[in-house]
Amino acid sequence: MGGGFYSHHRCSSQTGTKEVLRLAPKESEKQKTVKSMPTLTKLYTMQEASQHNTKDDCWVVIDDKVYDVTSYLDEHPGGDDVVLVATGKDATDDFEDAGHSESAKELMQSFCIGELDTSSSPVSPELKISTNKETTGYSQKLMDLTKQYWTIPVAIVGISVVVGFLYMYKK
Ligand code: HEM
Repeated sequence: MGGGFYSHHRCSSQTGTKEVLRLAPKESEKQKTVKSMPTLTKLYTMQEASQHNTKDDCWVVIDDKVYDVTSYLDEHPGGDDVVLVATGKDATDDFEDAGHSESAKELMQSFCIGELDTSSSPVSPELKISTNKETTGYSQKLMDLTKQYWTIPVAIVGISVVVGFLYMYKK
């Protein structure tokens, strides 16, 4: 086997934008990728995909893949308007909620032009979650505790001072 895994994509490749070789595919993809040859996949940012939001030029992003459905809009059984409002965002939920059939999903693959470029995001989601937990969670708790119990150390110091004075006077 040797070397890394390359992901295989059914998307057609065109010239133009960023083309990359993807290493380390998702767990679910490994099975099929072992025997396949490396292929080039174009990456598009959401910003770029969202420019294509008209009847004459319509891209949708579903499951981190980018589909140019311009030629299919007129034939789409759900109409063109639902697809148009699904542009410029992750339309995975909209697509799933419509309850598309297996054949619809197969047909969809013929419109795939590339994948979503998620690398430009400054912090990965996992990192964001753990950062939130560590800093906001703990420091917030500490702040609350400090606010709530600041009287205890102050009282201890005060009592010690009083006891100290009394002790000195008795002498
Ligand atoms: C990306 C390519 C897409 C393809 C190839 C596609 C294909 C299809 C097909 C073949 C159907 C008929 C029912 C079925 O076989 O499941 C359908 C229905 C439908 N589609 Fe899509 N679709 C796409 C994207 C979308 C998107 C992005 C939306 C956004 C919400 C959407 C919304 C719907 C709705 C609401 C229906 C139901 C229509 C009805 O039952 O009257 N589709 N689509």
